[in-house]
Amino acid sequence: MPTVAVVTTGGTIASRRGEDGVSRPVVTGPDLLATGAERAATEVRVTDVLSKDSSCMTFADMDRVREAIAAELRDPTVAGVVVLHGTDTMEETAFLVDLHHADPRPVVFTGAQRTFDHPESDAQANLSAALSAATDPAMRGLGVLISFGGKLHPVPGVRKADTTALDAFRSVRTPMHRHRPEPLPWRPISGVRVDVVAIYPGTDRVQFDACRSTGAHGLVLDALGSGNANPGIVEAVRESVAAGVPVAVSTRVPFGSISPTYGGGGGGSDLIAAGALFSTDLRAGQARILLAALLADPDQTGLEKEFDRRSRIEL
Ligand SMILES: NC(=O)C[C@H](N)C(=O)O
Repeated sequence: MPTVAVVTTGGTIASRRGEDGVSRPVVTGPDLLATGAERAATEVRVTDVLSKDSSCMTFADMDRVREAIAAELRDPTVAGVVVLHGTDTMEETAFLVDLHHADPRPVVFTGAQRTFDHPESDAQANLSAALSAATDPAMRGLGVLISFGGKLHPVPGVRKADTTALDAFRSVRTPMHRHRPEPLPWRPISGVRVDVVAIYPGTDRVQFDACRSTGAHGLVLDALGSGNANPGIVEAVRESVAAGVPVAVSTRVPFGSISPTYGGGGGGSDLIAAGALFSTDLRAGQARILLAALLADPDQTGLEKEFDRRSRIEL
């Protein structure tokens, strides 16, 4: 019987709804795994790592989750790992793990939109599907996956796209068999600070400058359209890059690639001329994790090239 290591972190899948109508992550792994028919065919070993709503995740928490997964994979009897995680930041933690995942065995993240004690909870169905994926030989070598609402997503380019739908996640692109760059050597990202700056009509530099003056090591612009801002932000980017604080451009638009095609003083091409990096496919949440992972390396000579390469989803 294959063994699956289950790592729990909290989230709605591990939450109960109190009489005040508020959901809190109070269910532990053994309770989560107490029911479910497929358990008979799989040996499950549970480790509770965190008990948090994923909106409260820090980089230190994400490092802990990654290290817990790596510890499970050091056991050769483990066929795969399932990670139970809140949906709000699943795309970030899963992407951090994927960047460093150097093992053919599947690591499958899942969670739920409805609490564990909801009469029509999606928790058990999602857990069952994730356990099946973790033991499926066809999933080997695909990196980290999100299994949710009956769909399987490769992690780069995936994001939570619906606050309530049971299939909450959408991918910028959906190939299961895509080119995976070689894994990055593991370096914790706690201690690295990368901030996201929202761009909207009339954005001034106040947020950008506040992030810099309070110690950000890198910045991500959640920019407009295919990666555009305005002349004031372009100037702020120029100063930041010159001072050694890299700035990556992503977009608030959910789908399509991000490219520096517009000029006019504040467009993507002006941002590139000011020294910005372009996140070809990743949206701000995952671009932030990529930049943090690259900044965690004290040798930053290849940072621009690596950011460019790893922000693309290649088929
Ligand atoms: N559906 C969920 O899991 C949402 C919850 N706020 C979380 O991310 O932990």
